[in-house]
Amino acid sequence: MKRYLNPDKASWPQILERPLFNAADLTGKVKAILDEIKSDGLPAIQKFTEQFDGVAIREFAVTEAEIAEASQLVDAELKAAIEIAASNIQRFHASQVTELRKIETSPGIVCWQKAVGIEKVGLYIPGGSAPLFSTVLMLGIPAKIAGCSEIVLCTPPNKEGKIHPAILFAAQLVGVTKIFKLGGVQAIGALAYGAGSVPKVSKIFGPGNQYVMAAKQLVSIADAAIDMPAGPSEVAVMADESANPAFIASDLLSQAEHGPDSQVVLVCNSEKLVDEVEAALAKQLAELSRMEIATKALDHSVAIVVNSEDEMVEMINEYAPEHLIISMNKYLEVAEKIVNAGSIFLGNYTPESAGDYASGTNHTLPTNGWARSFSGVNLDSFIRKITFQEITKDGIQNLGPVIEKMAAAEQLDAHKNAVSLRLKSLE
Ligand SMILES: NC(=O)c1ccc[n+]([C@@H]2O[C@H](COP(=O)([O-])OP(=O)(O)OC[C@H]3O[C@@H](n4cnc5c(N)ncnc54)[C@H](O)[C@@H]3O)[C@@H](O)[C@H]2O)c1
Ligand SMILES: N[C@H](CO)Cc1c[nH]c[nH+]1
Ligand SMILES: [Zn+2]
Repeated sequence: MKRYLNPDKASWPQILERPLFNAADLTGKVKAILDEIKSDGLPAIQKFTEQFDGVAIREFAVTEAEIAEASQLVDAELKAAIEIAASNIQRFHASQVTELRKIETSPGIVCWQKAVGIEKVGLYIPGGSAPLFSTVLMLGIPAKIAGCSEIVLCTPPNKEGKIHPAILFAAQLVGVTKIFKLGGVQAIGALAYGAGSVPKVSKIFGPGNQYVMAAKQLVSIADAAIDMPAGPSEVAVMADESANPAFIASDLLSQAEHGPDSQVVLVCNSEKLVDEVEAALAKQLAELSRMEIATKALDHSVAIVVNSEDEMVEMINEYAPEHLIISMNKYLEVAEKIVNAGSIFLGNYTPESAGDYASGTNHTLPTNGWARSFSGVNLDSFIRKITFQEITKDGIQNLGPVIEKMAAAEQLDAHKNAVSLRLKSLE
């Protein structure tokens, strides 16, 4: 990790820069793949799956037999853990159902909203370097609560053309309706345009690497809505003397191990703490199976010592991390001042892994600074709220003149006339 001591504010944007990749090249490359999928459909997704996943697949749909076989391959303890996590995620997302009341805005004018689940949704489950079956729970559970009728899941196949059994088990548990062994840009293109047996959906959800994230952003221009840009994982830790250096190191590594393009950030008030965290990192890193990946992520990660708590808060709000852990004495007070973050973890006994798997909150979150403008996935992501209004004869007589006045001022005579005709009919 690069270390900065009380850096000048003007240098913050540069210090907090996410790992660079050639954005122009990436967009062009991803767009070329998407264009081919749009025009050629099935042959294009077959070709790109061979090229990027190294496996030749003719039919991408997962069969009932494959799902049944997978269930046998997941051990009972893992199944039980998945079920407990699913129950917490279900409880938290079910609590997001809001009561939508009818409101009489003025006499005779009643307005209300109805929440309607998006009919066809596509869930992308990352699988390039680790089979993230936890993401199936994070996306499938709110989709089901929202009442989405078609829930289509895509995830990359391995070299044998198979999907990790825990992904299939979780998909069946949450009620996914169709599953395809299809990953990367190919999956996003197929879900956005329809290709082979993959149906076109109205909205695509889920995290992924930079190719997946770019593909989602590109298809969202004209072909399918998306949840948000959710790319390479990040965590920032704010720490003071109450923090435990070994815990901090473990949290930083938990996100560094996701991919070489992950970034982790430590913001604290003492250089001694940075030394202790560095020592703990070295020790824990040596024992990680994904040591190489985590080491690459740490190469472009930063530890920053600042002068005051206010500066810590300001820096985090500027960075807008996907995850923020606050390991500080007054963590609740500090958390109140955070306005830009995807998900916040409070105190020394709340590791980010809890939210990644099982506490109940959603782990599909905005990265790369998008927490300034997007929420993470939640129940509302799967819902549209349709508004209704009903106006009585008294109501139109009361409000009609207001509408007429405003329509005339906007020089929209037909709008005014739609009211005037009704008022005349009541004379
Ligand atoms: N933000 C979040 O909420 C969140 C949650 C979980 C995971 N993540 C992130 O998701 C990512 C998962 O990445 P992953 O790679 O393991 O899995 P992935 O499923 O996102 O991507 C794998 C696919 O990328 C495609 N690909 C690989 N190299 C390519 C190339 N050169 N050109 C075009 N396509 C290519 C392949 O088709 C492959 O199937 C990680 O970065 C992780 O940090 C983010
Ligand atoms: N940390 C990831 C979100 O950035 C989610 C995840 C899934 N599995 C483990 N972690
Ligand atoms: Zn994680």
